[in-house]
Amino acid sequence: MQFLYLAPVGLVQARGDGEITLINPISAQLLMPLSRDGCLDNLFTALQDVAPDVRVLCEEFTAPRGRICDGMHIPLHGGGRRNVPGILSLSIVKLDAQRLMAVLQDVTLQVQRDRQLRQSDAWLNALLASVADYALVSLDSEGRVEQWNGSIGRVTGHGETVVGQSYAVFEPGDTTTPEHARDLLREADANGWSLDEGLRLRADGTPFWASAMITPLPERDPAAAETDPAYCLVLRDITDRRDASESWRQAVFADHLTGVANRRGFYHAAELELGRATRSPRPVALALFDLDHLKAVNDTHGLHVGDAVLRAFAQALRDTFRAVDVVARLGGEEFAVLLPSTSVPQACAVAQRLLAAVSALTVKVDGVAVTFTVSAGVAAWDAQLGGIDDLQQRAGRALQAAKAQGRDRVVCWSTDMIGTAA
Ligand SMILES: Nc1nc2c(ncn2[C@@H]2O[C@H](COP(=O)(O)OP(=O)(O)OP(=O)(O)O)[C@@H](O)[C@H]2O)c(=O)[nH]1
Repeated sequence: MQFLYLAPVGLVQARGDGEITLINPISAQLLMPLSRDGCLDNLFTALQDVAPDVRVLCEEFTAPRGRICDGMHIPLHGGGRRNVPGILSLSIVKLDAQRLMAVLQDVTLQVQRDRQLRQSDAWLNALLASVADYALVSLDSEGRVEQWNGSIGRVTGHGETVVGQSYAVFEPGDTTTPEHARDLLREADANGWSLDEGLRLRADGTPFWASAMITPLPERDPAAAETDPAYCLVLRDITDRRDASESWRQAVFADHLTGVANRRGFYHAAELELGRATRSPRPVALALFDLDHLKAVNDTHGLHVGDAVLRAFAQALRDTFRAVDVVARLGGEEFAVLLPSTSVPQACAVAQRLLAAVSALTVKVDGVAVTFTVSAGVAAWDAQLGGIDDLQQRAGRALQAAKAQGRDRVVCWSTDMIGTAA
């Protein structure tokens, strides 16, 4: 009896002919506006105007007991306005030959929400089906693709196998690091969005230039599962637009002789990378390179041969380092490579590989064949260092040591170099 009163839904016990024997307050509240004469003594009579078939359903139910109807939606005339039920849900169970139990619930809001959800779903599907050059990708909290849809297939050519993989699956392997992929998620958390432009690969290996915008989903439940959708990635093919912006970028940030980044481009990229490494610590290494005896090449064969040597060296750098590394000519015959997410031993190993590649090179210009060597200094960034200038000073001291030790070698910065002039 107490249960009947405390139940969070409307409960009505009635006889087989609908006569009400027990009713709780919620039922009375829901049924009273339907009653013609203000009496609530019969369930079928109360529902006569809005659900006349309930009486028929019950009369035709011949089994000794069982469920007569389950969650039947009854639209109410004039309902749905503020605080007035618009849709009732009715379930009736026959308990025995003499007793029916009816459960009544106001489901107006729930039905409205379901409708809105279905509407949003339909709009989203229409959008996904019609956008040609956008891929809309939902990512989980770790940046893994949460669901596949047609727009992903259209823009990237990838199928459902991308589900569960990091969104970096759309990027060529050497253009990113796991830390960088995470950085963009953290940036989106902090600023509300993050934007990254760069090369992407379709499933068939063809490259395209893309802008990738990541936004965190609003009102995310902090207790949500790791695999729940947490971010939206909009990947857009901007290959056409890129040509214009790239020529501007080249003019400002590229070295005209070699095509690698210039000093300005290097400092711009380095400050960004060191900022990221400060916010979420990871190793960063700097390698400085200086060609050996370029003056002698110039003096012996002419400046144009020296230029060809510089160009060949820049190409060797591009061939050896990853696309995610920042390769730059700082000026004259000095080059720098900033290596994100790389330790000093790893950076030294790549620098050694570069020196080996250079020693196998012969530059041929106007019948002149020149070989050359290069010296390198490598240092690691750490949070105690002020910035790129301090890091450059360390790598510079190591480079000086390489020159002093006879050139054509890689030297790593060590604490005993502190205090020596760079
Ligand atoms: N061809 C050419 N030469 C350049 C360019 N920029 C700087 N140089 C030359 O690079 C040479 C650098 O000379 P040094 O600093 O004495 O160095 P080095 O002869 O390479 O000898 P070490 O560095 O001590 O091994 C100078 O002759 C510069 O003129 C350039 O853009 N093109």
